[in-house]
Amino acid sequence: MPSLEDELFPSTPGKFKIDRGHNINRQFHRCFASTSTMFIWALFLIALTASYLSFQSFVDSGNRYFTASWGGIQWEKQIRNSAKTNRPGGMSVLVTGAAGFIGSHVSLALKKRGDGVVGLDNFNNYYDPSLKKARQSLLHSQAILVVEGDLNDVKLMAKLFDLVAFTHVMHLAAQAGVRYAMENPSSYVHSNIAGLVTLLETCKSANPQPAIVWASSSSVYGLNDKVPFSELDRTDQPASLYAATKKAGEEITHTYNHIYGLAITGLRFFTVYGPWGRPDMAYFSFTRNILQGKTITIYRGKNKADLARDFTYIDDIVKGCLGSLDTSGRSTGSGGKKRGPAPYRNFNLGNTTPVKVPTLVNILEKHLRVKAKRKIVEMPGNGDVPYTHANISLARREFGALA
Ligand SMILES: O=C(O)[C@H]1O[C@H](OP(=O)(O)OP(=O)(O)OC[C@H]2O[C@@H](n3ccc(=O)[nH]c3=O)[C@H](O)[C@@H]2O)[C@H](O)[C@@H](O)[C@H]1O
Repeated sequence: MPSLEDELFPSTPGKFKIDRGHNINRQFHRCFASTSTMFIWALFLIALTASYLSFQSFVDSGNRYFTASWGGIQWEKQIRNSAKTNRPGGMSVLVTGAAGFIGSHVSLALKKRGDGVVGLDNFNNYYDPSLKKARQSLLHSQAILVVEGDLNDVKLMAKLFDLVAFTHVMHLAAQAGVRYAMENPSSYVHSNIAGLVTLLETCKSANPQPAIVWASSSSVYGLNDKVPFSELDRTDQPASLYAATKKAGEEITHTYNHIYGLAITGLRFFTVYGPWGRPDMAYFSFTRNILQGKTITIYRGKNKADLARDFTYIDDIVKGCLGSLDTSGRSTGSGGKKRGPAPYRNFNLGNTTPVKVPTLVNILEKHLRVKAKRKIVEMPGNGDVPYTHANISLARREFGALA
């Protein structure tokens, strides 16, 4: 019968040559010569473990303190100040994606007319975050606070609604870009699906519930070939994961409108451009490359057809966003329960005059006074669509948007 000692120590030769029998006992006794010494050792070990654990929790809480970019009395005061309205009947608006291109413009326009604005942005590095920081500073100079945090942070979202009874949410935070979805698909799910649901969950439970206006996209029309695109056209053939997440957003928001009585407006933006724009967009990257003497790649569709976009200027989009907020209607629910039907709307916001991509390059050449080095290639199967063209009669009718 193997002894306990035999069972505890492997019989195969290994790194540790076991000195059996007396030696083991001797070693054991050398360490724990008596019960009293054993007791002291045990105490020592307990003390060591306890101090390690408390040190760990100190480090953890320290990390929480130092890495958290929100929280504290001062921060709460700043939030309340930023949300304060400055006109009779003014709105208190939570603008998500406030350090983004459209978010920063909309925030400034709201503040300018006397509405209260609190911004939220996760400052991700899809493009250089220093541009987002610069926009944040611009907003800060107009007394708009942009909180650094993620939509998926349930505690932060709840805290913001604890501090301010937002009347409206302008939800512009998203993973943008059509072609990048092939490189980083999960970022679209994280922001455009999970983040949207977290926001809606927060809004549904808020008391009072805010009305929500959010950024959908022209890309929901996907392979639709009926032009100009009308809200009545089919949107069940997305050409990219980006488009699919925006289309999913329209379905998800409909559900929250239906179950919880949230007033919801989706805005289908058509390729927005302007100052403080996104460096990943063609007008921006073409300009940079032309100035640096680099070759630009211009995609072309089937049968050598030029691609075209209904490029829309930011000021028109801002008008559409404010018009949507002003006509959003009210959410009817409270405490997570629907009390009656609430408005659910989707609008195109576009220029209504598509421009071919080579024409865009001609315009840039003219203004930059530099000839572009063009490389024309077949449009790769990366989610692009050949053209976009908005019909905006619905938006015009509802709030006289744009021109
Ligand atoms: O309306 C939208 O819903 C979307 O608009 C925008 O997407 P797009 O319309 O694809 O804009 P953008 O990249 O500027 O490409 C413009 C044109 O240049 C072509 N293009 C582009 C890059 C290139 O290297 N070559 C090229 O020919 C390209 O094929 C295209 O024909 C937003 O980025 C997106 O987030 C979403 O909001």
